[in-house]
Amino acid sequence: MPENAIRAEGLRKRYGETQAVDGVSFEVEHGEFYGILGPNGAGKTTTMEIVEGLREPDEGTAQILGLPSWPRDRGLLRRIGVQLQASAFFERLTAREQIHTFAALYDIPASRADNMLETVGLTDKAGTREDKLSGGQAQRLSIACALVHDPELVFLDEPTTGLDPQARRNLWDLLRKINSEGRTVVLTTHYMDEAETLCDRVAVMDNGKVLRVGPPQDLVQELGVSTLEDVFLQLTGREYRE
Ligand SMILES: Nc1ncnc2c1ncn2[C@@H]1O[C@H](COP(=O)(O)OP(=O)(O)OP(=O)(O)O)[C@@H](O)[C@H]1O
Repeated sequence: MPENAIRAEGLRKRYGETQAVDGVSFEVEHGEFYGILGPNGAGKTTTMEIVEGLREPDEGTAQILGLPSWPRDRGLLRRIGVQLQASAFFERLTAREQIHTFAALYDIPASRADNMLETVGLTDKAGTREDKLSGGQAQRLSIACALVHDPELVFLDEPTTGLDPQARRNLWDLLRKINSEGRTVVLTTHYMDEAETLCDRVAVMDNGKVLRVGPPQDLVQELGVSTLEDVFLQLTGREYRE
């Protein structure tokens, strides 16, 4: 097995005048729960998309599970799970039809798809059309779809944004379970408590650069502050609020 689940080196991506990603390097170990934090526009999503193989970097290289992210390796698609935004659902399908469609793409039995719906607590919404789900239900469905093929490495972009406190906690439990079963999880989040609770290590980004990487508690100690929120404020000079 290769040493790291993810290895990114010197990633750069520019959109017109905006240097969205400006020399990003980081590594994620197998089985790690890794968080990417940063204010709006820091370059988190672009970095994730490059690592996932959805975007070509202008410079630099990324490897996932020991294979290059770009050009896309079809063999990797089965081994990684990418949470798509709810807007990427197939139109007009019910929750059950959505996840059955994803399962069919991967030759996964329908029974496993139904189990995933159960795991994310959506069995009673199985017959509801995607546009009639609440924000939290749609988030959970998108996560279920990303996990249906039992990937080794899971990418989640702000998975709990817009959820009520109870739904967030349920999702945290699910993510902890996925991780404790040996899967590597990488997420971006706007919530410091979430990062502190879930992540083994976090990378704090701003202006397309990684400012600091470490376990949340180590960063708090190194900077001599009391919470990850303070770490964030000190490194970026900004509150972590939209
Ligand atoms: N497709 C695109 N075309 C042009 N500019 C883009 C594109 N995608 C991102 N950008 C710009 O690149 C910068 C980084 O965006 P990115 O979405 O990676 O940041 P982010 O940290 O994920 O932000 P957020 O927390 O708001 O999602 C921003 O200034 C954004 O406006």
